[in-house]
Amino acid sequence: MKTVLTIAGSDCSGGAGIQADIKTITMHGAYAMSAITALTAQNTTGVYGIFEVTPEFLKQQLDCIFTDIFPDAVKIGMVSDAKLIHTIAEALKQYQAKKIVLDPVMVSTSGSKLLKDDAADALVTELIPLAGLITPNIPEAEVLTGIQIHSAEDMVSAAERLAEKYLGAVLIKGGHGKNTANDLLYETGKSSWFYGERIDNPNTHGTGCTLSSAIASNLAKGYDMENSIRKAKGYLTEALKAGLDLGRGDGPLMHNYVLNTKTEVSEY
Ligand SMILES: Nc1ncnc2c1ncn2[C@@H]1O[C@H](COP(=O)(O)OP(=O)(O)O)[C@@H](O)[C@H]1O
Ligand SMILES: Cc1ncc(COP(=O)(O)OP(=O)(O)O)c(N)n1
Repeated sequence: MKTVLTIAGSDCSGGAGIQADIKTITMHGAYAMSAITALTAQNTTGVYGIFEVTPEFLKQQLDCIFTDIFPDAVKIGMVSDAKLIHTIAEALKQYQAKKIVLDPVMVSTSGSKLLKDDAADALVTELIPLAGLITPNIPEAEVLTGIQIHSAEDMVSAAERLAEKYLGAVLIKGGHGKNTANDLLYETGKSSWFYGERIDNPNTHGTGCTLSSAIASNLAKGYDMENSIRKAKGYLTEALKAGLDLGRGDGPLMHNYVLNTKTEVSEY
């Protein structure tokens, strides 16, 4: 069985963060492990509290994982503090972790800051260079590049700007656009679009977490980058299309939609 580690924050309401990642990895037939960076008190209406672990305890979790069940791929999500980012970067180098997918989580869709102001530099200088793929959404790509993104051409310019300073692949997610859900992969000087069907469903809590952990699962299973993203986007679209409607705000996805449709995840 392939193994995937998620390093991220816990979402007690189960829609994003560690909980979305574990559901996604499990539905991809891989073995999920987690190193928790913070507990969040949140639900479909917003984020109400963040309680970070200490760098020492995060390191202890990473040591326990890497010295026992080595992950075939690693997904990194919310890490709000510079010291925690430093701890993760050092551990990933120490254990020579492979297939690292980094979702540079900055602000939740509900508007809460999930990255401290003084941690953005550490994310850029210490963690991004270790990743094989980074998956910013449009607002995150704007912060990372200083380019305002209003069109598909702007997405390409932002990806090119990121590629000037970073060797890995870049996936700019288009979910924050109005009528489309097209994501742009920029890898070794080449752009490829992943065209997605825009689903009319406000319940999008955890889409970014789900996509990045699905990509990590596919990479762990041996698919190349393009196929890993294509399959992950297929999974995400179906989980959104399943139309789960929980909570008073923007609700979670139906990660286990396959149990209803009897469709194999590997078909997407
Ligand atoms: N309404 C939607 N219909 C279909 N796909 C969507 C929709 N909203 C987001 N997506 C897709 O979800 C993934 C996450 O995108 P996005 O919402 O931009 O990121 P984040 O959750 O990090 O803010 C992308 O593949 C995006 O295209
Ligand atoms: C603990 C935790 N991590 C990440 C997020 C953000 O999730 P994401 O899938 O990027 O986007 P939204 O859920 O905000 O659409 C989170 N809320 N909590």
